[in-house]
Amino acid sequence: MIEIHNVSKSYGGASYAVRDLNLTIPSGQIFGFLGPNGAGKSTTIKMMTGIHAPDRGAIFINGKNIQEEPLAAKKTFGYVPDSPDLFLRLKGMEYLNFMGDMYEVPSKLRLNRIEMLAKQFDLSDVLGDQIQTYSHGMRQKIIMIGVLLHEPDVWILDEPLTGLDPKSAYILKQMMREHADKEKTVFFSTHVLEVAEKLCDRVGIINKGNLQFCGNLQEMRDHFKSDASLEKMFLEMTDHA
Ligand SMILES: Nc1ncnc2c1ncn2[C@@H]1O[C@H](COP(=O)(O)OP(=O)(O)OP(=O)(O)O)[C@@H](O)[C@H]1O
Repeated sequence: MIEIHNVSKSYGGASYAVRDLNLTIPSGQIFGFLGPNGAGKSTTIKMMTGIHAPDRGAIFINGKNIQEEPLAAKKTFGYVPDSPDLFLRLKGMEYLNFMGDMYEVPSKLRLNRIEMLAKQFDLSDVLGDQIQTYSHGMRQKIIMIGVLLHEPDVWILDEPLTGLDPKSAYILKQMMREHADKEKTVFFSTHVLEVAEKLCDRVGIINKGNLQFCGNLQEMRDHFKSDASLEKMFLEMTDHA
């Protein structure tokens, strides 16, 4: 479960990157966070993961305040950033072992999970290569495997599907569904509205730092008194804000 209470953040300028944000994402749901470029999605995610401190407000991940109990909170979630260009000099396997050590995943369990996930994501043959030789999509997948090694309850994924080939995207979407069906939480940002429409239990739409809507597709249609696609309603909401 993720709870965001009255959170605001500015980067020092006159305007807010995120303003008075309130969101609750219960366990058992896939939540899609949508908004145009510069809307405040990554800023929100960086505050959820403890990378940035909010100016005001508080964020709880599975009941742990990310500012006051950062270690306890961090043990419960896995975070995939929007840029996968990390640990480039490490070999894939070295990176996965590093993540396994960090999260204290016992070695036998770790090896089983690495083998299974690398097979699912078609990375088994390149685990001995340096990450700097990987393509963008391969880098995303190795980070995803590293995050999943400790089986976190809450997944926080910043644009996880961008750059993945169709098979990997399909597998990741299936994994997200299975995770939520086990009463766990998936929060992800995306620009791909068709994915959000098909995959999410609820969506939040943010624009210029302000949450414009939060609910399921039917609630959005009721709100707009329309049978339009998510794309049409999204454009209407973000163009006229
Ligand atoms: N490090 C930073 N320093 C100053 N301003 C920033 C910084 N990071 C983001 N911003 C500003 O905060 C606002 C929100 O940016 P953010 O990256 O959260 O948007 P986003 O919704 O993730 O956008 P995109 O879809 O383009 O990734 C933008 O106006 C952006 O210019």
